[in-house]
Amino acid sequence: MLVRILGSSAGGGFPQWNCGCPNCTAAKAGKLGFTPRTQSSLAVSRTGKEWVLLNASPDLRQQIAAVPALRTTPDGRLRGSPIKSVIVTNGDVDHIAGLIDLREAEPLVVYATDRVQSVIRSNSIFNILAPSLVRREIMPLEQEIAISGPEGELGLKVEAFAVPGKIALYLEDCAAGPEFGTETGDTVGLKIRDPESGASFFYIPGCSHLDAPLRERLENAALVFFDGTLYRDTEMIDAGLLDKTGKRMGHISISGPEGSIAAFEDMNVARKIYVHINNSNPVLNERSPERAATEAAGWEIGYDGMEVEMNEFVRKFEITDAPWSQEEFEAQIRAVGPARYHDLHPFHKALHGGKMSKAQVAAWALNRYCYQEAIPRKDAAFMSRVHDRDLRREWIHRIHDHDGLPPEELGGIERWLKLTDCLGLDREYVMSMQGALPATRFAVEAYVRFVVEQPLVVAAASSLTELFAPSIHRERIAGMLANYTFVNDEVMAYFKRRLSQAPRDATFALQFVKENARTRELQQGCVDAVKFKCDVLWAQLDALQLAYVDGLIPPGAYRPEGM
Ligand SMILES: O=C(O)c1cc(C(=O)O)c2c(n1)C(=O)C(=O)c1cc(C(=O)O)[nH]c1-2
Repeated sequence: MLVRILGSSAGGGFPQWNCGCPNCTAAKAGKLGFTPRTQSSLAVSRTGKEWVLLNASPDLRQQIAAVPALRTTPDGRLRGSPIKSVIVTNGDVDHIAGLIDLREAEPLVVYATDRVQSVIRSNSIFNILAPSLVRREIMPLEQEIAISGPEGELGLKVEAFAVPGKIALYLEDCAAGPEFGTETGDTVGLKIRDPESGASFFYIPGCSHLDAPLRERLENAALVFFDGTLYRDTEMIDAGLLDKTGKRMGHISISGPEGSIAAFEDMNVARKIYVHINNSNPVLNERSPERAATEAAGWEIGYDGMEVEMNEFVRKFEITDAPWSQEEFEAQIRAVGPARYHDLHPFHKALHGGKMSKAQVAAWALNRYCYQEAIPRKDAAFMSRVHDRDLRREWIHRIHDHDGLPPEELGGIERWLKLTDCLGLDREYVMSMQGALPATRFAVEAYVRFVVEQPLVVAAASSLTELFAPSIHRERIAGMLANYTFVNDEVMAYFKRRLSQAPRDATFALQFVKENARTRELQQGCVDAVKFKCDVLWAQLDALQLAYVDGLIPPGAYRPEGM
């Protein structure tokens, strides 16, 4: 399926014939960076031979003339057109006036909602499209139908759906209240789908705000052409052009807290292109800060002649970018544990199985202290990036769990030092971390840095190895109590406490990650973060194995007597 923007500007075009605003003046003077644009219309084709117009603008004659695929008479016939049908999204002059350019006894099908068909019907000038040749089809709402030309189906489907908007300007009824007589179906958006490839896109040239049903509909879309009429709600008033806000005209603005950039920010839409751009919009100045900000927010500014080959694009999108369902995402995270968690490491198997000397257990506890010491720093680093008070309030208890909150809570670090005490290690020496293996220190600092540098949700995901921790803690408590005379209940207090803390933390983090990793890229980043974290844990055990089982103790590291 091929989509082409015929006209990317709003009513009036760019430059507008009677406008002397800085944008129009620059465009009229042919200044670089102010590309002229015709009025709002798209063309779609599955084959490249037969075309469907989405809206028929007053510039249609010029738009057809500019595109060989639209202006060529098929099969060398004397009369005929590749344009087989037209779908209109509302009764605006800039969307229906061009129907008149399609006269000259050419068969055609015109699709519009009941409301818009009645507008066309009541304007007798459109009868120039002879009813015997030009079929007018009522387009239902919320129901996908096949798009046909005069000779049959064109291989594409359309679903029209009402969007928040306003009745056409020339039909406004000032006596009819604040909505000027607007009814459902006065403005619609379109979803066009190619059933053969499965590719689809949305076309919404007019929309006053993104309500919940519309958000839901657009979530995970491959491509959305969207209302880019104004940059600021008051921009026409500010420029002295017209005494109306964007809202009053039925158009959402690009910028601002209620604007479309903000509304789409947390949505998964692969490609977002503004169309229906008014001449007052500063994004039409290609060197403006507003243009740069819009592009930096991931939006493209549509232009006349812009083409998207949907099938190629969608195939790529589907392979790499379609997000997993929450269940699949969770399953991907959980699958990391059985493959890579450090309960599989031979050092742990020996430690829990009673195969280690007291000196080897001491070496493990001394090194593992570095991990304990880094965890609250890691959580503080995470919190420094969180703007949400509720999230900080939840996360801070992780720091309290480790650092303690005297007098009630001793803290995990203190409990860990009880273990190193009992193993005969000097507290000062343990806490100095002077005797720790270099690889231990590198690994734990890599974890802290990871949390500083990665996207916030990916940083949170790195703690999810804790999903796998309770079983290793249980195995450790039972194994060490059974196998080592120098270990008792008090010394195992750290792990006993983690049995309740870890599931609470992991459950919260998993929910947070599932809700906030909304693109496939972020989801993959989260799964990779859990793998990275397994590597952090595994590397520490490799280093212990090499030093204290194989006997290759690095210079400066803790060296028990007799080793
Ligand atoms: O003994 C273990 O096997 C183990 C593993 C992990 C882990 O999976 O990261 C943690 C802990 N213990 C632990 O006690 C702990 O407090 C902890 C915090 C975190 C974290 O990433 O925020 N992991 C772990």
